[in-house]
Amino acid sequence: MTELFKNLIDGEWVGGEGVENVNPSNLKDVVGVYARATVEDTQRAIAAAKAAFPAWSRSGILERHAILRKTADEILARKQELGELLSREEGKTLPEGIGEVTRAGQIFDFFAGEALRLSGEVLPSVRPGVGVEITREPVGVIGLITPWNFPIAIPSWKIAPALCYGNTVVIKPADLVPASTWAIVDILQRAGLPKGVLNLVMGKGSVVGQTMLESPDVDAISFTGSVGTGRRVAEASVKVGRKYQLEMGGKNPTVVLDDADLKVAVESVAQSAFFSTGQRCTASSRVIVTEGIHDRFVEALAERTRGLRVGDALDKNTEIGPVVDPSQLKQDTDYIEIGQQEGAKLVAGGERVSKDTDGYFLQPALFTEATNSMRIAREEIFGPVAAVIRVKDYEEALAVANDTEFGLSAGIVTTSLKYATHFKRNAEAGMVMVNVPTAGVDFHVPFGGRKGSSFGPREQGRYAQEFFTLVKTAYTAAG
Ligand SMILES: NC(=O)C1=CN([C@@H]2O[C@H](COP(=O)(O)OP(=O)(O)OC[C@H]3O[C@@H](n4cnc5c(N)ncnc54)[C@H](OP(=O)(O)O)[C@@H]3O)[C@@H](O)[C@H]2O)C=CC1
Ligand SMILES: O=C(O)CCC(=O)C(=O)O
Repeated sequence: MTELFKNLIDGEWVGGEGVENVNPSNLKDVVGVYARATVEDTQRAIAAAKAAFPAWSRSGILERHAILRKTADEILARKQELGELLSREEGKTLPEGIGEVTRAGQIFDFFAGEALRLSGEVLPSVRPGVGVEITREPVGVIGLITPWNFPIAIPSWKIAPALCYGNTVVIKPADLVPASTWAIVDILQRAGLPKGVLNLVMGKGSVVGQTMLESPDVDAISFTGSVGTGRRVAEASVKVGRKYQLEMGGKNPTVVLDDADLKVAVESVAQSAFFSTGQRCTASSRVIVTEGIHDRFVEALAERTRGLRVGDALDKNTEIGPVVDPSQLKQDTDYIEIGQQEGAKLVAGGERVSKDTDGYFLQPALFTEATNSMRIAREEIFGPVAAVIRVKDYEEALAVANDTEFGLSAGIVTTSLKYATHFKRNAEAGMVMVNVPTAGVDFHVPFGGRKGSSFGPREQGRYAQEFFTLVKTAYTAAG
C-alpha cells in the first residue's frame, strides 16, 4: 500500500482523504499520496497555533537558533535527495531543484543567525528623566499560503522568519506540490519544535486557504501567488483587520541596448525568459531591444531558443523541464496562439515536444515584432514565452519597460555606466538587474516589487522582520 503523507496539527500527524502527487515529466510516476485537510482540520491547526503562541513567543533565542540551525543542516545534507523530490513534483531541472533546496538551507541558516541578533533601540525622551525603548514583538498566528513554482524556497523564506521572530505558523502549500513543504515541516518538527508551533494543512485553496482567510484567529497572512487570489487575501484581511503581505505577478522587462555584449544579452535573456520553464514571477517576458543591435540579437536568441533541450527534469541533458500541469500548459499554448493572432511573429519554438514519457513538454516560444500593447506583452503568462519589442533608443526603452501594471524585477544589458545608472534609478521595479538575469535572486537581501506586483513589507533578509514583528515604543520615567 502507498504511504499517506499526513498533515501536521498540534504536533500530531493526521490523515484524511489522500491525493496523488504526479510527476509532470512522467504522468505514470506518482511522487506520493498526500492528505487533503478539511475545514475542521484547518480550524484545529489555527487553534493549535493560537494555543502554542504564548509559550513560543517567550521562548529563548538559543532554542530558536538551535532548531533553525539543525533544520538548515539537515536540508543541506539532503540536498540531492530533496532536489530530486522537488524536480519530480514540480518539473524544474535537477540542478535547479538542488539549487532551490540549497537556497532553502541557506535561508534557515540565515534566520538561525538572525535569532541571535534580535535587537531594539534605547533613546532618550524629549522629556528629561524619561527613557524610550523600542522593541519588536512577534505578531501571533501567521498563515502562510504558497504557490507551486518554488515548492521549497518560498515556504522556507516565510516559515524561517516567522519562527525566528517568535510567531506560530499554519502553512498551506499549493495543492499541486505538497511534497517539498511536507519534507521541511518534517525536518523542523524533528529538530525540536514544540507542538502546535508549526502546523501543516495541505489541500485546496478554496477549502484550506479560504478557512485561513476567514479566521479571526489568524493574525497575519503572507501570500505568494496570482493577482486574483492576492486580492481575495487583501479583502478578507481588511475585513478582520489583520496584517497581510502579497507577492504576486510580474511582467518583467529586459532592456538590451546597442552597446550590449551580445553573448551576455542572449544568455541573460534566455535564462530570464525560459529557465525554470518560465514559471517564475521574476521571469522576463518582455525583451525591449534598441534598433542598432535588434537583428543580430534576435537571430542569436532565436537560435539559442530553438536549441534549448526540453525534457525530463531528472535527465542530465535537460535544460528546460516540463510545464507544471495541463492547466498551465493550456494557458501557455493559448497565449502562443493569442500572440500570433495579435500580429507578433513566432520565430522559434512554441510547439509541444514528445518524449519517451508522457509529460507536459513545450519548446520555449520566442516572438518578435511585438508591441507593448499586445496581450502577450501585458498579461502574465507564467510559461516559457517571450516577446521582443523593437525601440529606437534608451529613452523609449525605459518608457516601454515602465509601461506595465507590474513592477517586480527589471533588467538592462549594457556596457554604458551612464545608462545602467540611470536605469537603476528610474526603472519602476522593486529589483533592478544590470547585466544579470531578472530571475534568480540572493537569499539574504530584500525581495519584492512595486505597483501591482507586491503589497506590504519586503520578504527575505533582515527586512523580513518588518512583516513578522510588531514594533513597540515604551516610555519609562526614571522615578
Ligand atoms: N508570482 C508568483 O510567484 C506566482 C504567480 N502565479 C500566477 O498565478 C497563476 C495561477 O497559478 P495558481 O497556482 O492557480 O495561483 P493561485 O493564486 O491560485 O495559488 C497560490 C496559492 O493560493 C491558494 N489559493 C487559491 N485560492 C485560494 C483562496 N480562495 N483562498 C486562499 N488561498 C487560495 C492556492 O491553493 P491551491 O493549492 O488550490 O492552488 C495556492 O496555495 C499562474 O499562472 C501565474 O500567473 C502562480 C504561482 C506563483
Ligand atoms: O527568481 C527568483 O529567484 C525567485 C522567483 C520567485 O520567487 C517566484 O517566481 O515566485
